Amino acid sequence: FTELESDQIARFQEYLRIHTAHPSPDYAGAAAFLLPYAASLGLHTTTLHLTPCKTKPLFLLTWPGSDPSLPSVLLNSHIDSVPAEPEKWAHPPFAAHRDPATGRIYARGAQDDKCLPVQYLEAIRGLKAAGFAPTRTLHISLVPDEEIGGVDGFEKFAESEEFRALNIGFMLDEGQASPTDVFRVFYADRLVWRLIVKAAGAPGHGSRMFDGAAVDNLMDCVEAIASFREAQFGMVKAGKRGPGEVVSVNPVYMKAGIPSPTGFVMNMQPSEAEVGFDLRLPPTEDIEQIKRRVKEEWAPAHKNLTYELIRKGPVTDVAGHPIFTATNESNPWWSVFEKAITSAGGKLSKPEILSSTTDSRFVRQLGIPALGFSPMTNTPILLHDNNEFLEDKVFLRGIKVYEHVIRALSSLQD
Ligand SMILES: CSCC[C@H](NC=O)C(=O)O
Ligand SMILES: [Zn+2]
Ligand SMILES: [Zn+2]
Repeated sequence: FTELESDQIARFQEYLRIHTAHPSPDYAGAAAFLLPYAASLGLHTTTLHLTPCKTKPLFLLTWPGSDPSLPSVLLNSHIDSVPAEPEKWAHPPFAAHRDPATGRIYARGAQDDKCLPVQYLEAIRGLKAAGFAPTRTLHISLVPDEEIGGVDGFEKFAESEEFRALNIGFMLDEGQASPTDVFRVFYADRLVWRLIVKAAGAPGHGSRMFDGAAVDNLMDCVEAIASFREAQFGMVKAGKRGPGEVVSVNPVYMKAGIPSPTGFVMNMQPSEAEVGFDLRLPPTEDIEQIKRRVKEEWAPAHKNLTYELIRKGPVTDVAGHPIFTATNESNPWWSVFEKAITSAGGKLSKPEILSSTTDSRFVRQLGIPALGFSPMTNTPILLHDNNEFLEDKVFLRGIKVYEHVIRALSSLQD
């Protein structure tokens, strides 16, 4: 590695060592790292507080363009991470240990998405060193709380006067790692719903066989959903649909039983049971059809089942259309992005729908185009997993990719 590359890896590790995981992300620690770092590159820094408590700051880093009348470019990344179970990791999740043999840097957030701001900033360093000056203003946003739904993060930011004043024309946000040597890009997120099903039933002795026990009723629901899930997953396994192009419905908790000092009472069949599902729909999926299915097939009242179907986030954009970004000639940003990847020596996969959800949805909802992109090729998908890592060389190549991408996007003429 050159001295610059070693420094870039060290800065990535330094950011990874800040404990930004929920339930108590160290946003002040992140500020202490990010703000002086951005200022040292000559960027303007602003801190926004979108909540009265002031414990969830949002940082804006700005590189002014020569023509501030043109819509600007936004590069987003969330500061927070999901928690980690240290005892299940080969290396401590906040040590950012670099394995000298493989170059893998192990840390919670290595892929999701603490590589991004360091890559954005190092790309800017490279562009400045090359004497490049942007035409359009470039903003970097570092936002809190993405991992818990963005209610006090990007959702509030997107509704704010400060956001409107930025006059954003296009946004890049996180994507997902690619196990092959092709870069992945995402033009939509699936819609997030939660389904909670509660069963009631006859209680009785643990030894008695009878119909209509609560857990028995709940199992009917679980089995109906499992067969729907098999059919959807089958299309993914057969390669007919991408993972974001089907409806996913995964059980995330189950609750039943009568607690006892040593666990649960083992000889009583309970009169109540409950199961929760994470439900995700492609943006064009007909929710009415799913609602009918829940009512008639998954949780019918005649089986003593009741349910709540809870929508998380927007289902259409401000014009009432499904929320996605065009990836054809109608969107000039798409063409510029595509060409930038080629000029960086990369290949781009067919644009995909992301199976999870990002802050992009709040921007697309406003009718502003946004793409999900994390430049990680030949990398296993480890977001939210144990032993999350990113290889140093992959991280460094990402910086080069962003140099091309930022150069192209910030130079787009109308
Ligand atoms: C209710 S929005 C939740 C957002 C979250 N984002 C990352 O994992 C997700 O579950 O996809
Ligand atoms: Zn993320
Ligand atoms: Zn995540």
